[in-house]
Amino acid sequence: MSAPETPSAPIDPEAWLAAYAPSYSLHQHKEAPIQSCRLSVVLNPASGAKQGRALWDNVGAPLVRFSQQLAGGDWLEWAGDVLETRAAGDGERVGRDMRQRWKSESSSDGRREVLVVLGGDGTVHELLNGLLLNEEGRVERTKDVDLVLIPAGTANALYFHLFPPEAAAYPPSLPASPFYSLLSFLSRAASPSLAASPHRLPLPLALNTLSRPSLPTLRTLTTVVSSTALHACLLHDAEALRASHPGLERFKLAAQQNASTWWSGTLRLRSGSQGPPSVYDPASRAWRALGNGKNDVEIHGPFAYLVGALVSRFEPSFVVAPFRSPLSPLAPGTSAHEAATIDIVAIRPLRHAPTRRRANEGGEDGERAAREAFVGRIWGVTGEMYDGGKHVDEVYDEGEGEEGEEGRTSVVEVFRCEGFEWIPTATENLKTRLVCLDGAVHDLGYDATGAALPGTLTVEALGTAGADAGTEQEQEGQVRVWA
Ligand SMILES: Nc1ncnc2c1ncn2[C@@H]1O[C@H](COP(=O)(O)OP(=O)(O)OP(=O)(O)O)[C@@H](O)[C@H]1O
Repeated sequence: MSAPETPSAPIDPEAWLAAYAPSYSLHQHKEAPIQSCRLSVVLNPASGAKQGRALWDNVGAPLVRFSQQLAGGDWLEWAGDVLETRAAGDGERVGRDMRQRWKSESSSDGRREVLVVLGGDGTVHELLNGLLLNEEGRVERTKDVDLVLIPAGTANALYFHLFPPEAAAYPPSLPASPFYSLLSFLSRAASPSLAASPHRLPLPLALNTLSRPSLPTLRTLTTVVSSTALHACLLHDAEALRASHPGLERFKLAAQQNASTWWSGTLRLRSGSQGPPSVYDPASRAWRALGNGKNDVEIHGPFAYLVGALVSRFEPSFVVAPFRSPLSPLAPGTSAHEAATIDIVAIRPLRHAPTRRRANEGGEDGERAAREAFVGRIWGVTGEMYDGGKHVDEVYDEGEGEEGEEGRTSVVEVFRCEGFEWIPTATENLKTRLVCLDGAVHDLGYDATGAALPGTLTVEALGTAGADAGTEQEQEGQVRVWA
């Protein structure tokens, strides 16, 4: 997939819209605006290929000004200012400053806050943590906020989850492709009939709690992924390759360094308010309930792969959790009545009988040989993730799966639940303890004396109570994204 070239000079909005985005009309403002909006623009100048500034100055800002000019009124307040993040981690400060400002303002002005973000997933992650988590690490919702995303990062998982490149409506190589969220907002937000459209979606969010021996508990919000095992370790190693390999290839190199490792530990799936966790069954292509609905369900390692995903993909065409996609018939609902969920994608090598035999029978050498031999499977699954997410339907051949499950043992397990806990078997080896939260890698810690409780990661999908997309009875303080 090749990204479109960023214009080197400001566009003529009318000609550009006619040529590249004819299905988006910015002439909706003849109707009385439903609610005026105040735009804040946050830009990470260092993310991805450092195109954020050019994307905004040459396309985003001209489109916003054109929309303001067409409306002839003040539905969209933006004076031309852009908040740039100044250093690594600075997005959190920008979000925090915004939260403090909104808290101190009178809430009766009736404006909707709209936040345009030019950056990658890391920038969105930092901003939301500053915006929604208070000093005690508790979620504190101040005002409704609408996000408009302009992908200026490397992976841009959240953006491409909302605008899947394989969907006919969102061709990825058109000059308009980084602006689908902005165009959706500009063409619909001012019109009473269109603002209640399903294009303003509740943002998927999860609250992660890291309980670590000898360190304070850490709480972080995620919008993309909470992972451990291969994914967390490859993210850890990829960071060291950022300077030499600025593009996506650094993730592939880092994956090779970790593919033959297995991670021991227990995955505890929470039984939620709306029922037990479920597992995807490739035979029926449907979810099957796990457990009795009262107790949590424990899944024991070793794991070769273990991610909790809120979105369908981690790169434009790397579809790890296809049932999260808005295009999937198994997509989670966005209604306020449904509990928020997270999908877990796991590979447990010992479900494969030949691997199990080799690992159990040959001592240390046998286990090493089993791990080496299983690497081919990992690449097979990875290839299917890049091929639209076919891995979820892959089963082992007759005689190669779990006992009593002839021909039905899936290579990959997909669970859906309202929350989960990861309790690794921690050792002095750092990689046994790493977790990745939206790209940021954390150490769950290790107490060699064995006196402290082991480090754990607890992940809770956050609901959007009262946030039925587009209804009138919306609760204050919800985050939605224009799609
Ligand atoms: N002015 C700056 N100078 C250096 N780093 C910055 C600056 N502003 C923000 N950052 C950092 O840039 C990092 C990368 O941002 P981000 O994650 O959005 O982009 P990315 O990694 O290229 O894309 P993606 O997360 O979509 O793969 C973040 O860790 C952020 O803290």
